[in-house]
Amino acid sequence: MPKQIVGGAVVDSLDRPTRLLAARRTAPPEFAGMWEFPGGKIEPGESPQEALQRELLEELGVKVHLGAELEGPTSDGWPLSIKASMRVWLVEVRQGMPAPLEDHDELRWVELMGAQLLELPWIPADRPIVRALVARVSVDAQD
Ligand SMILES: Nc1nc2c([nH]c(=O)n2[C@H]2C[C@H](O)[C@@H](COP(=O)(O)OP(=O)(O)OP(=O)(O)O)O2)c(=O)[nH]1
Repeated sequence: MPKQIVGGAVVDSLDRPTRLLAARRTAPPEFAGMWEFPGGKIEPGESPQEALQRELLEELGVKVHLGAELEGPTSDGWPLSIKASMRVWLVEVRQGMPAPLEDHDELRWVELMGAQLLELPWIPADRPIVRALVARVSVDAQD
């Protein structure tokens, strides 16, 4: 069974997203300094959504509302490696101010429609996810 990861595309507003909260990892060495979607592994007995809420509370200290899933190419979401896939949800902060409490040394709100977002050194497997997010947000903005 591939490992199932969940990640949060934390945006400033689910209704009108303009900025994404990118998080810079501190470990393991091959990913340290790279930007990602905060999140992590599902623990036994948890639904993916419960796991994501727990991870965002542990890592960022915030309670969140989950919006729509940013669907990937498979039912497991987005491939990260031969062993792992990540499901990603759009998320809005409901309570608290995001802080890099665990696993990250910097958080940054980045414009979804600007060049800076894809200039960040994302974990390579995340780049298609970031592009899909930007595409989705720009389509939604035309509604
Ligand atoms: N959280 C997260 N992990 C990602 C992303 N992209 C990506 O390749 N990964 C990889 C890195 C890790 O190998 C794995 C996630 O593991 P993790 O270390 O975040 O999970 P966790 O918080 O439950 O960690 P642990 O302490 O239990 O080991 O997925 C991403 O955008 N967010």
